[in-house]
Amino acid sequence: MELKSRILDLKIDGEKAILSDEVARSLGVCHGNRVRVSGKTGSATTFIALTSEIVGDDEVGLVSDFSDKIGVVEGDLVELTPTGRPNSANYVRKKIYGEFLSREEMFELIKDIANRNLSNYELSALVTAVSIRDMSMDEVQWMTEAMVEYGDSLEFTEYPIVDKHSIGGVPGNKITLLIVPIVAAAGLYIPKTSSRAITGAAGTADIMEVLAPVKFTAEEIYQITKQVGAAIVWGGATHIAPADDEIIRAEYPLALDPVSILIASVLAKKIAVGADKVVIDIPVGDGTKIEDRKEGSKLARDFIEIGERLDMEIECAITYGGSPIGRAVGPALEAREALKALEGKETPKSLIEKSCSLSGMLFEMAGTSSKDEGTEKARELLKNGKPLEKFKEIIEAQGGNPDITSEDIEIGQHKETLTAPSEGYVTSVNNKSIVNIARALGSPSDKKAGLEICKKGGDEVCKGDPLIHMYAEEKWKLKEGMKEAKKHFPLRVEGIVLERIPEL
Ligand SMILES: O=P(O)(O)OC[C@H]1O[C@H](OP(=O)(O)O)[C@H](O)[C@@H]1O
Ligand SMILES: O=c1cc[nH]c(=O)[nH]1
Repeated sequence: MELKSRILDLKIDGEKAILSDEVARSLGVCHGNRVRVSGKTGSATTFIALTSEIVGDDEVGLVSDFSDKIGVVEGDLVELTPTGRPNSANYVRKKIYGEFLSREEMFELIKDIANRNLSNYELSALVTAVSIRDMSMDEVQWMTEAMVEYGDSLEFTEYPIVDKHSIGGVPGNKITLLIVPIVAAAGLYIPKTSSRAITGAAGTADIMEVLAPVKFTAEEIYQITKQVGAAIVWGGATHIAPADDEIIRAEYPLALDPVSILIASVLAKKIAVGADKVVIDIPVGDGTKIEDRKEGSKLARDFIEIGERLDMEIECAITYGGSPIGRAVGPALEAREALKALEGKETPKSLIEKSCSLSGMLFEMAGTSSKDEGTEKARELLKNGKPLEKFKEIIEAQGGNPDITSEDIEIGQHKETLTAPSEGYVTSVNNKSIVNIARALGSPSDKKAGLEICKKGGDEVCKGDPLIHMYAEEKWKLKEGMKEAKKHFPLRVEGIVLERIPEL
């Protein structure tokens, strides 16, 4: 069908051709189907979105980056031809029905994901299917290899290259901002790529972005690492394992992170940066991705097995994740808490302990400290201030302000405090409610939004004591955060006698 082009100066991922309902009906296509658009000098396939509000029945709306790609300008006539689904869409269907993919099928699927040939619907279906049906260890291995294959890699010549990665799921887990400078301050290379938030309120990339740019090419990450020993960047901006970020984009709105995709996602990024010694942080506990410790150990064994198959030494730390790490949740608040810890200021013990223990594991694996002495070495380093200096070097190398202090970091101007409804003791802090409140406040896209937990498990409170300070960049979001907190109160305050049997 021939249609007149209307160029739309928009930025949309996915659907780049917009049709009226009438045109879609006569072409026999619906929202999310694929269509080939051919102009005078070029042609390409894209997904369709429908709306009769923007385009007429003799027109096709083309998003400008797409029209540029095929050399079409406003008013040009273009030919539209519906195209079928790629083979890889059928592999998604196979996963929905619980079938296993062959190596070739998995490589084709990941290649199409990396090249954005699958629609958002198909990606969501894949994530949902794997959450329910899981994948075999062979499939996990092939997915990992394929994610590396269809992306850029770093090629270091000196080893070891160490790395750490958390499976996420516990709010406030800003430990990467401590571990990377601690480890690099001891002379090890650690080119750290992180995701943005997946199920949480702030991923490491979101937090680091408060202090410095995080979008770099693989070559730039290599150069920064050679220069200062480390980087903390957003994996999604590089062409390192690009399929991973596409999948994460589908996981975020569903708050799903199936473990088999998670293993591939984490390890592909580690292999692609050339890491040969890796520590994986597996937080377990109520409201985390892995609630049960046994399940955590099984995941650790799976990580280690895939690592062995792919020539990477992996050690896993099963860590306490039953309540948030530290007190701050949200990009700017977490950046401030991490910086405070590096500055040697008063910070929660849980943050320091976890960061030093995992840094210590890397020291022991790399052989820069003997067994059982790694944690102590990390603590000593933190005390003598070298990691703070290293962190400033990293910030500067990434284009941020190296002179920034924790006090300079701005927090959302709208503030409200959630107070204790009765006197008693805090018996638990609910991870999921904390994340939902922080998201309602605007985190992670509003960098200054988030919350500070004033009381944690075991703390005694009087009625009216502050429990959580909430911060937002916009007033209406503050109200949303408060509404969420009242709907699902995030802390449990109880007396020491929890129950009396028989009741009075
Ligand atoms: O949003 P949820 O699912 O909690 O966790 C995702 C976070 O966990 C990992 O942290 P790191 O890169 O090891 O610091 C990811 O990179 C990401 O930042
Ligand atoms: O990088 C990560 C971390 C958690 N889960 C993932 O899928 N990828």
